[in-house]
Amino acid sequence: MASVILASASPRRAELLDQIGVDYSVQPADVDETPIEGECPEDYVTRLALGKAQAVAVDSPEHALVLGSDTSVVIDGEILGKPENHEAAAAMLQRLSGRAHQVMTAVALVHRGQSKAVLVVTDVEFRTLSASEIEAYIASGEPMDKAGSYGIQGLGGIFVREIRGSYSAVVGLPLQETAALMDAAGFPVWESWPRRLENQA
Ligand SMILES: Cc1cn([C@H]2C[C@H](O)[C@@H](COP(=O)(O)OP(=O)(O)OP(=O)(O)O)O2)c(=O)[nH]c1=O
Repeated sequence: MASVILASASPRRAELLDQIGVDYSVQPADVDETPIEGECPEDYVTRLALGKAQAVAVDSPEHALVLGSDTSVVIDGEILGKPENHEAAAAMLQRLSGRAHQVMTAVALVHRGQSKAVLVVTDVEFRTLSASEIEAYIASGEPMDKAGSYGIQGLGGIFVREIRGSYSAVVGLPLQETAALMDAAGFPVWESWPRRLENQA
């Protein structure tokens, strides 16, 4: 197996890579996440996923597989990133309450100077949220490092009425598409499964 580098500081992305049995090292990317004026959400998340992977690939061995990803919540065509403070988190959650939105996640792979990215769009519908539960949710601390101020995999799971698309993409890394990118680069994820089982025995 080639060495895999996860260009991310997100603990969720690391857990998702663990889930599919990939051995990797972590090297967070430092990129400017400011949207370009007039840029649509699809282009924004794809650009950032590529930017994160490419920023880390520059200082990595050429044979490494470098993975970068970006997740944004989109409602009425507007990008909701991570909240800057409690007020911003409350405003985002009020906006999402009782409505459908999209979660856009792009994953990018850089290998031997070649970059590829895939965009995954998932529809998520929230039930109506009360002011007290929004307050309690913010007090839990969970919203603060998450796009759209919620985590479907955590306490925020009780807000979600319906999801159409990729659950893992909402959490931060689309597993099917990540494995497909690795497969296309010549490194099918499943090839390392027998070795992992041996190591566990
Ligand atoms: C919508 C949603 C987002 N998130 C998280 C995933 C991402 O970590 C975060 C979106 O922020 P990102 O900017 O995509 O990622 P990050 O800053 O956490 O990490 P890095 O840029 O180093 O890769 O929101 C959840 O954990 N659950 C959810 O349900």
